[in-house]
Amino acid sequence: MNKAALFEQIQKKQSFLCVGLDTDLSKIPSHLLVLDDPIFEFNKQIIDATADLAVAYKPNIAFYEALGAKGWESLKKTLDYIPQEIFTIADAKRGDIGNTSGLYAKAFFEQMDFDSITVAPYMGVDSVKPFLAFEDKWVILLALTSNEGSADFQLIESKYGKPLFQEVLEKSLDWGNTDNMMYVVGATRGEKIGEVRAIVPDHFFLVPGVGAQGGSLEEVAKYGMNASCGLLVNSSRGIIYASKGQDFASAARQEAQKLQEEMKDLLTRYCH
Ligand SMILES: O=c1ccn([C@@H]2O[C@H](COP(=O)(O)O)[C@@H](O)[C@H]2O)c(=O)[nH]1
Repeated sequence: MNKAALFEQIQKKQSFLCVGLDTDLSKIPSHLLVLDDPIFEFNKQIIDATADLAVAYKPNIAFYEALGAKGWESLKKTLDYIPQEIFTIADAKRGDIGNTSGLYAKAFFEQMDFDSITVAPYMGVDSVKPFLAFEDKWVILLALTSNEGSADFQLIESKYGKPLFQEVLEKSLDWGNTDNMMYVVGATRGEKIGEVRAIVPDHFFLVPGVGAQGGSLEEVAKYGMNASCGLLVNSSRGIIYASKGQDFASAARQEAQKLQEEMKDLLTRYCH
């Protein structure tokens, strides 16, 4: 899926919502635990309940690989269940020397048919380029993350007098293009989103941190939206764990719908 097709989905659904599938056996409703694959059953019901409201799904790979082979199986079944027109993100935060990155890319783009993968920029261009060699696939590069510890490195001043996240953005600009690179920018850094947008005016951002982490959707849109929307805003726990009961899927839908309604309004106000 390219940038134009993604924007088309956003316009059609009046939504830039990414539902995070951070599915944890200790948090899902207990009535599912007797089933053969509770993780997949939970995801399936969440997808059924939210697919008309979401333009992307983001399974965080840690939640699946922590369960070993069975977790990978649940992940693959989940990925295959997501409707074709919905953008998929492997939140895996990979990146290594070139030949190893190439194999990570094969794992997520060939063994599994994800549209995109999150990649850490720390090891530089040769650790990122192997992911970009895959046609119609995206790299989502960590730029300014939502956690408190992001200040430890991402906000320190480089020898050129700029914060490190700014160096990452500027340096990586010509590694890919607006049809195969996005950036992770945390919603908890509302005041900085405008700074990031000024450096990369046309790229999409994946924005985690609304919901459970308390980031403001209004601020994200105000400072980060561009003429093609340019935003995929993720919420994981705030949607998928809205209820621990039999009604978990309808409760998830309600939370997703609240965000979608706000997004519809924000698109009218800021997407031009
Ligand atoms: O900067 C980042 C990068 C990734 N994440 C991931 O996004 C989700 C957020 O989950 P919530 O439950 O909505 O807080 C999770 O998978 C993180 O690992 C992030 O939060 N911040």
